[in-house]
Amino acid sequence: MSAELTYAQVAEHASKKDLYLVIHDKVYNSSSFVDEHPGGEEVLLDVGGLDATEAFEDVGHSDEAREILDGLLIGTLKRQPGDPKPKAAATTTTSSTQSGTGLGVGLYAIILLGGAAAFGAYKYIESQQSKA
Ligand code: HEM
Repeated sequence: MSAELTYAQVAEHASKKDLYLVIHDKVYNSSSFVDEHPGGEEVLLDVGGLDATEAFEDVGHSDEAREILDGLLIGTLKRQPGDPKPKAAATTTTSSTQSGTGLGVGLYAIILLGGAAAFGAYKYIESQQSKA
């Protein structure tokens, strides 16, 4: 049960009925688990035949999930130069876009406040001068 597979061999198993995943350089046959996955079949099919390490770790799976994983183990990945890097979960990109927008709004607020303060100072100086 400890076959060595290349990334190219793993990539051939990317359909629902024949689904291999790579997590931490180990190869898992997830076909039997697709329908039972609490996170849905779609996310598993997305990373079918690919390195799903990042996607799996980003979710923060429980020890129970890791035990299930042990039962699906079929071999280790024979990593070769030029093999693709882990595929990140889709949620990572969404959250980074959101924080980018947050900074943009903050920047506008600073510019507006700065403008208002400068205008206030100008009016104050003007009123002081007219008194004199
Ligand atoms: C064969 C590999 C996998 C196994 C055995 C597995 C197993 C599990 C288990 C047991 C849960 C329930 C919560 C927990 O115990 O942590 C879960 C939840 C979840 N999994 Fe996976 N998972 C796998 C791969 C993935 C991948 C690649 C993704 C990609 C993003 C993913 C996304 C999720 C999500 C989003 C949940 C949360 C569902 C919810 O709470 O509504 N899983 N998974």
